[in-house]
Amino acid sequence: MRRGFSVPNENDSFNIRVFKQVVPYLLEFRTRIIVAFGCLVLAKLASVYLPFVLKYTVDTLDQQQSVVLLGTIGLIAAYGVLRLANVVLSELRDMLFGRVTERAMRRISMKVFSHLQHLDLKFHLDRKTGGLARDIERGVSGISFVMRFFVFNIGPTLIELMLVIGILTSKYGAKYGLVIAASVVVYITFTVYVTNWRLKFIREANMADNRSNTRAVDSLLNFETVKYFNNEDHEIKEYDVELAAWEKARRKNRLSLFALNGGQALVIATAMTSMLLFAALDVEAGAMTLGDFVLVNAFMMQIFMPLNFLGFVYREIKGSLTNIENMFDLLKVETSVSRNADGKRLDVSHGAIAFENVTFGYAKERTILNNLSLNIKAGSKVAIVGPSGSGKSTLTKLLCRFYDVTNGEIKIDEQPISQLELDSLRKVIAVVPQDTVLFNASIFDNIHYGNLAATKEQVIAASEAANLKTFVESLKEGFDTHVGERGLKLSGGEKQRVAIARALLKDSPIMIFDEATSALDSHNEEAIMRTIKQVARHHTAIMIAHRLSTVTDADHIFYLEQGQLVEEGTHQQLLEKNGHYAALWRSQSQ
Ligand SMILES: Nc1ncnc2c1ncn2[C@@H]1O[C@H](COP(=O)(O)OP(=O)(O)OP(=O)(O)O)[C@@H](O)[C@H]1O
Repeated sequence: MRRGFSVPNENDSFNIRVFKQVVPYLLEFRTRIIVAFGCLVLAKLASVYLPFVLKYTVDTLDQQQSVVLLGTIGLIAAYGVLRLANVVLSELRDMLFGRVTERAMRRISMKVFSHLQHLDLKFHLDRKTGGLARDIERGVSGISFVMRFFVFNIGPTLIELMLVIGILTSKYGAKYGLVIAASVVVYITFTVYVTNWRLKFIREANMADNRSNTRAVDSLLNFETVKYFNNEDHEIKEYDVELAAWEKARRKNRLSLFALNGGQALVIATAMTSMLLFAALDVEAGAMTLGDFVLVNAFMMQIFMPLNFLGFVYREIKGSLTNIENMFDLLKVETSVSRNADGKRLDVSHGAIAFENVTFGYAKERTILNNLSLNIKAGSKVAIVGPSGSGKSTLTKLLCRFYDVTNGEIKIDEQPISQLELDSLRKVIAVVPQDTVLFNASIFDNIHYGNLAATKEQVIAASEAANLKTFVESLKEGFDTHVGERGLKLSGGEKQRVAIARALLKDSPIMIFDEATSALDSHNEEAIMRTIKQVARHHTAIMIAHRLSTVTDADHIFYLEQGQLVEEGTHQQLLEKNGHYAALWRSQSQ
């Protein structure tokens, strides 16, 4: 898969704020930075001195006297040594500074990643994970690029430029300095202007690239659907439409690059020709030696070569600064659910849960739970039932404080959860979610994730309780079998049992099973229900279910409709009431 290149926005600008944010991360290795700059200065001195050695060599050769031959050899040797020193010092500088950049990249990645880990569910649901990962990746490589090119390319090139203009002006007259200064100004203005003009072509190509990528990924992810409907040819055709757009955009992009490179070459060629013409005239007039002519030529090569990269560097640095800023913007996102780091830690003695007049909506304009109150006794096994979309899973999310309620209060053992330290709250609740998603790791690791301190024996025990034993034994690699991306190599029921084992291993005082047996066959379901029954003896267990037959033995059943509690009682009491629950029971029994 091709990877898109970074494209700056229209309103990008060299942003000093970005530098300010990066600098603190660089200061860990102050000595390294100083030594790296030392190497940079020495390398530049060597490169500025090189044309002089060339000049003296040519001049001594020009004099053609035998006594000077030894001097010539010495000069040629000095030329070699200076070149070598220049390269070695530059490499040394890169090596020293590389460590500084890598450490800064690591620290920044860690900071952003840990910030993202602590952001609320809403943020993660609203963002595309792929885009988020790209933001970090682009931001971090942006830092590396800016460090490399701004600190060691643009900055030193500008310094060298000043030095050369100064040397040429003082040695040979203002016209040399002026030609270089004027051509550099024209070159930079032209580059900046044309690069900005080109951005739209680059953006177009990049967007076409993203579209074709998205199309290909979407198609490959849905390979089963494609095959069920015999739509391979349709997919190929659609992909080609996107590729054709990409090809067209790249053509425009290439033509604009040709215009940029052509214009730059014209400026450089004009400057070099006029400089050499001035120098040739000065040699003829006796104001310059042949060596001076060579020196002027060597200086120009030295100055204009790095300028050749300027268009690329300018565009990339602009893009990098935007990417770095986007990444740092992630750090500014605040979670809407406070972690209450200094709050009281939840002390669960029994595990009684109370929803008191809870009102909640994911969005302001749509209320999901409406002034809902319900009490779950400590140590009881309760069921929450009701039509799809009535708000059953939402109760779980609110209990775990993935969201805060709009009104009302949720309490565990009389302690309002909104005031508790968040980690201590989530520690006492184990959830088997409605949709099981597994890590792309082994079955063992996926179960072990429930309690990272658990022993191997405990993991095996949990998997046995979740009726996974026979399945795992049938696999060649047993517990070490990898489950594939999002657990796709397991069947729905197997995935669900891994999730149950994981929650059992966590062994929290409050256990929530959200449609935990929906993907299981009746044999497995019976086994899991026996386990849940056992678990419920020592825990407060909440079962969310569609199939009422799985919850008939619950101590208490809550029937929800449109975010409101409409009935509650035991299975028998609710049947006698002959209301919503009884109607549902009858329809399911039929
Ligand atoms: N993250 C979300 N953002 C916006 N709306 C949501 C979100 N999650 C759920 N909803 C909406 O909230 C309502 C209640 O959802 P919830 O998952 O609690 O229902 P449920 O009773 O568990 O349904 P089911 O039995 O189908 O699982 C639904 O209408 C759903 O569309």
